Amino acid sequence: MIHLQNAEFVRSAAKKEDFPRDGLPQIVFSGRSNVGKSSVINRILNRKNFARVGNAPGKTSHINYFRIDGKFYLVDLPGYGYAKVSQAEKARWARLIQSWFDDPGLMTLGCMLVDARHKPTADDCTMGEWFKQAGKPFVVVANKLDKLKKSEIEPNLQRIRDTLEIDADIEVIPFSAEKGTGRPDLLGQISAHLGEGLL
Ligand SMILES: Nc1nc2c(ncn2[C@@H]2O[C@H](COP(=O)(O)OP(=O)(O)OP(=O)(O)O)[C@@H](O)[C@H]2O)c(=O)[nH]1
Ligand SMILES: [Mg+2]
Repeated sequence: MIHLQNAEFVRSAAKKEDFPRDGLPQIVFSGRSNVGKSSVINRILNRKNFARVGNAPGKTSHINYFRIDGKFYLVDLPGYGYAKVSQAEKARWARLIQSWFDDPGLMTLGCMLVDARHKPTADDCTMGEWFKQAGKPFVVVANKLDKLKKSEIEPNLQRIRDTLEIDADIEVIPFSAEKGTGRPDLLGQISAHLGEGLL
């Protein structure tokens, strides 16, 4: 059994030499700036401000590694698609993420975050292609569900699936980092891919 309360910040990686390669499974979170990657990690751990949640979008510019109970990593990728970021910064981001995806054996499970309210952007679709091409299991997490009316939920989830061209066998998890909706589903996926229970 893995104890989620035993969580520690390990490092902020700015280049590929900084990625841990100790063989521990890595569960990665990717998505647009401000979509709620850090908030989802906090919700998984049921901690208030463990992974830093920013008011200013585009704050997380490095890859943040958190080790859970000495058994696996939660990996918080920097967000993309923030308009106010310079071209040079975007290029740096792309190189950093590309080097993470290109490194074989890092990713155990991908969690691709999108905003449940909106149609996925062109950048989201590019990210989706990276996940598909990585050949590793991944799930889509439709965050900020609390901001939807009940009647909007099903059509929005379908639009996400259609726009990202997600196969039927890939799960799209309705999620709210704010309320905790979808936490059992996401924990179930993580646990299944770790082959161990989470407590
Ligand atoms: N209503 C609502 N707000 C949320 C939810 N998840 C995150 N937020 C808010 O969205 C904002 C961005 O959240 P972050 O977790 O910092 O987003 P991020 O994806 O880590 O952003 P970057 O690190 O800049 O890429 C914060 O103000 C959060 O409080 C959610 O499920 N519901
Ligand atoms: Mg963040």
